[in-house]
Parts: sequence; C-alpha cells; structure tokens
Amino acid sequence: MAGRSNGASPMAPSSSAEAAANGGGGVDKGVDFANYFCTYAFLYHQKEMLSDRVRMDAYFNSVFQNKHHFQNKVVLDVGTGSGILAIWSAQAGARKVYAVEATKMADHARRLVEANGVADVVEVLEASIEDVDLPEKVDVIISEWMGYFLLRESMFDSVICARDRWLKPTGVMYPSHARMWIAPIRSGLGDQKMNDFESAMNDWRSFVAETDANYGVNMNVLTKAYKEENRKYYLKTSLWNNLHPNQIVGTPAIVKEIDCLTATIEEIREVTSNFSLNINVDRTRLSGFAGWFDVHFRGSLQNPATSEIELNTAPSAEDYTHWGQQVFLLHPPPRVNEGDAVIVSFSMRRSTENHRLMDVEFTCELQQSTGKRLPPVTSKFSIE
Ligand SMILES: C[S@@+](CC[C@H](N)C(=O)[O-])C[C@H]1O[C@@H](n2cnc3c(N)ncnc32)[C@H](O)[C@@H]1O
Repeated sequence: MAGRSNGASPMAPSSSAEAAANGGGGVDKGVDFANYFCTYAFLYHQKEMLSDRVRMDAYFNSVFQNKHHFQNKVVLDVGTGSGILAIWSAQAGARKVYAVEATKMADHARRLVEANGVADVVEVLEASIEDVDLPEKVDVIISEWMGYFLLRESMFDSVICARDRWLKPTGVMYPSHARMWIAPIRSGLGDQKMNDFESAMNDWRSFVAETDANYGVNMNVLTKAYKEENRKYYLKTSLWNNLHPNQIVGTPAIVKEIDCLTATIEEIREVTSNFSLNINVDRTRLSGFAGWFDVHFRGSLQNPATSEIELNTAPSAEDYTHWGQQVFLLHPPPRVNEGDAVIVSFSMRRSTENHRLMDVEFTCELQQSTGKRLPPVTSKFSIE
C-alpha cells in the first residue's frame, strides 16, 4: 500500500482507540463493517454525496476561502471516501494530506488523487482511522462525518479519536462547530402513515380469516405482535423528508451545540434537552417535529477562519440536501393556535442493538394561550 512508504501504516488498534471506535460499548467490528461501512464502498453512494451542492459548496468554500489553514500544512482527512476533501486540501496548498478510508473506496480515491495530479501530496491509507499510525501530528483535521440529524452513524466518535491522537495542540477542525435543531411542523405525512398502518392491519385481518378458512390454522394469536411490528414501522420510525419552510409552525430550538475541538464521546453519547416551542401559526395541527443540523467552519480561537462558512440542512425553499430533515410524527396530532407553547423534554440515545442508530423520546405538554395546560404525552421513535 502506498501509505507505508513514508511510515504511515495501519496497525493493531490501541485499546483506547478501539474503545473510542466502539463508543465505549463492545461493538463487533465485522458486524459493523457489514452493516455500516459496506455501502460506502459503492461509487453510487459516494456520488450521491458528491452531487449534494449545498454540502459540496460549503466544504469547497471553507477550504478555498481559508487557504491560510492549508498552505504548507499537514492535513488528515477522516473517512476520505472518494478523496474529494483530500484533493481540495492539496489544491489549497497543503504540504501533506493523509486520506484515511476504511473501505475499498480507498482504491478509487487513490486513482482520483493520481488523475488529479496531487499524488505527491495526498497519501491514501485503507484503514480504520482508529487503527492507523501516522508518522507525524497534523495541523488540520477535515472530515464529513455528519449523519441524519447530525449524530446518526456515530461517525463523530472516529473524528474525536483521530483528533485526540493526531491533532497538534494548535490544530483546527473542519468543521469546527455543529448544532442540532428541532421545530414544530405540520405535514400530511401523519395521515398518510396512519392510513398505511390501518391498511396493513386490514390486510392482516383478511389474511387471518383466509388462512383459517383455507388451511384450518387460526393465526389470530399473532395479531398483537403484527400490530406492534407495523406500529413501529409506520408510526414510530422517523421519516426522511425535505420540508418546505412554510411547514414549520413555530420557533425552532437548538437542542445541542458541539465544539468539535473539545467535544468528548461521553458528551455526544446521549443528547437531552428541555425547551419550549412557541407556535406562530393559527388554527393548525401539530403533526410532529422536524430535526436537522448545521455545521460551521470557523477555525479556532487562536487561528480563526478569515471567511466563516455554514452548512445548513434546515428546510429551505431553494435548496435541499441529501440529509433532508428527520420527521417525528405525533399520533394523534393535537390542534394548536398562534400563541400556544409546546413544552418539550427531548432525549436521543444510541440504540442498544446498533450503536449507529438512535432512539428518540419526546415528552410534550401543550400550554394553550388561554392558560390551559394539557397533560404531558410521551412519544418514542427510532432513527433507522
Ligand atoms: C460521509 S462519507 C464522506 C466521504 C468524503 N469525505 C466526502 O466528503 O465525500 C464518510 C466516509 O468515511 C468513511 N469512514 C467512516 N468511519 C471511518 C473510520 N472509522 N475510519 C475510516 N473511514 C471511515 C466511510 O467509509 C465513508 O467513505
């Protein structure tokens, strides 16, 4: 592998690096590779990200409008994929770029690096970032690690691990900051999903009757389990959607702020927040909530960006991203009016079955503008 020539090589992980990769829990690396990494080895998947103009413009501008962070500097690209961020770092004047990719996409990245004339600067290493051994510390860590609603995929764990092992004390993170947002929304998706759920149950009832009539076995004892399975699928799993801003019916709230230079895995393992959302649309339904994120490229306090760039995945009339927003639907959706407030207690935790997926809980209390408070209701969701 090209990476070994100057001393950079994959090696057995240290126990702390492995623990970081696992988010502290015992994750089977083989299972994780099969479930998570495998899709990133396909060019079609990388192309989807490379075609997201909002994402591409933000990273491109962050690098080329802040060349002072890259010129003659050593850069580490965590999860280089096709190699795009590493190539831009080299084009912006980096002295050396370590481009680390866990999957076979590393082969494509290496070819792209060569074809674009930066092979003398960019060294592609096929390895988990947790396992890699670099010959030097780096000035910049660049990575596109964000999943749905920021933290799905738990890839930021790997960036934290890389930062703690390889970033110089004076180094900068690209991006430098991240935030998670939640807003109350209206949407026709709630009715649609409830109809889908009811159709599935009607179909099941016909199936039970027919199986009994045709084959003499009564399946009804499984009705409850089938209902739970379908309720989870149709009503309790968040939905991907690119919402229009006019679907937001109240003030959005920030539920988490992350400083990428200092954040710990402990800090992101669980997100909890209590907040109040003011409804600003009259006579509407609160169909549920939308969750999205933004990230900023600000450099550091000692070494700030000259041009601060934002990557925003909020509902927008003009743009959309491949992240869209995550929609959490309430069943039934309460009626709300301008001046009402929704008092929310929110939590998001890693799923116990798969640390890259999330379990989300909203406890909502509606405080009407008349002063009346409705009893709190708790709704649980999975981000799959
Ligand atoms: C969201 S993609 C971004 C790809 C590319 N940097 C870009 O911006 O187009 C994340 C990439 O990181 C890789 N990755 C995730 N975790 C990693 C880890 N622990 N070590 C090495 N690569 C990793 C994935 O295989 C995937 O190709």
